[in-house]
Amino acid sequence: MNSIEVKGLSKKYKEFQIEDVSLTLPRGVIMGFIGENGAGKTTTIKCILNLLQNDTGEIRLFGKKLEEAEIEIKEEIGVVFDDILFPEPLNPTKINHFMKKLYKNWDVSYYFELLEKFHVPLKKTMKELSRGMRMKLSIAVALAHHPKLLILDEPTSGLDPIVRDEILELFQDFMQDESHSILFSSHITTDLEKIADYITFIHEGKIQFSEEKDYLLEEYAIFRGDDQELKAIPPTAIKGIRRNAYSVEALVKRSEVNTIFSLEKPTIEEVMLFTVKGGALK
Ligand SMILES: Nc1ncnc2c1ncn2[C@@H]1O[C@H](COP(=O)(O)OP(=O)(O)OP(=O)(O)O)[C@@H](O)[C@H]1O
Repeated sequence: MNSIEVKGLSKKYKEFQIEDVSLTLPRGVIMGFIGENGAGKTTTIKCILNLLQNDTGEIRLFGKKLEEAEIEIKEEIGVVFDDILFPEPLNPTKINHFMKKLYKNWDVSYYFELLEKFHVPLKKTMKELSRGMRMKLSIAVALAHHPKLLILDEPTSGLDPIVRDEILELFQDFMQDESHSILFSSHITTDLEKIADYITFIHEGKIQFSEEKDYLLEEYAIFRGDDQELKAIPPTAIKGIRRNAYSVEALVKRSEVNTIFSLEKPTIEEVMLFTVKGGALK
């Protein structure tokens, strides 16, 4: 069964819209959701959680529409947004009292275990905690009711590399249970490269691709050379081009390029940049 199914989702603001967004997150999978600032990631996530009313489209979580069983479904989801979600005077201890009443499966000892692991002070208020500490607190809150699905909007932004690594490990531990899954939006594509199984890329409100990460990194390659050499590559194989004074780089489909060219493995960031800035988008 799929954890998330989104079909034909549209939401229009005055000056921006997400259009015909579809994505499927199977159980047991981590999906990285990437896109530039303002591409529509948070809007999509808020529609999935019914925090925003969509104009068109169908959204199912664990096979059910949220409005069919909202309380039951939300028990199974842990959510992290990149802005503060608790009132400023609250501290982690008071948040525990509050969350205990909200979730049937709230696990007090696991919550405090996570806070200790992350070195989050229990008595500092939201206002007094640093951005990184607030983020770690949000992650502890998201995990402490033992959800099956995590929906994370930029969960590692503002965190130092050591803490980011700890958190990625925690997400990997969470995935030891095969029925679990994660939708993870991030600008830090290296984090996604480490842990994501699928990558979904949104640009100007439209999904550009939603593919298995390994397929993307094997199917696409970077050509580096000059214009003369580039002419020998079939135009259909070229997905994006970037030129500088002395050389040219192209994102190409490996399977369509003659093997005499030495091609390099791309990063997710390169696939994204070439797609947006290298002219691959129509
Ligand atoms: N409540 C709103 N009313 C009008 N426009 C909005 C509203 N919320 C977001 N937008 C616009 O929708 C667009 C997409 O915003 P969104 O937050 O979904 O992008 P994002 O991909 O999450 O960006 P970021 O990576 O910067 O967080 C932006 O142009 C934003 O200004």
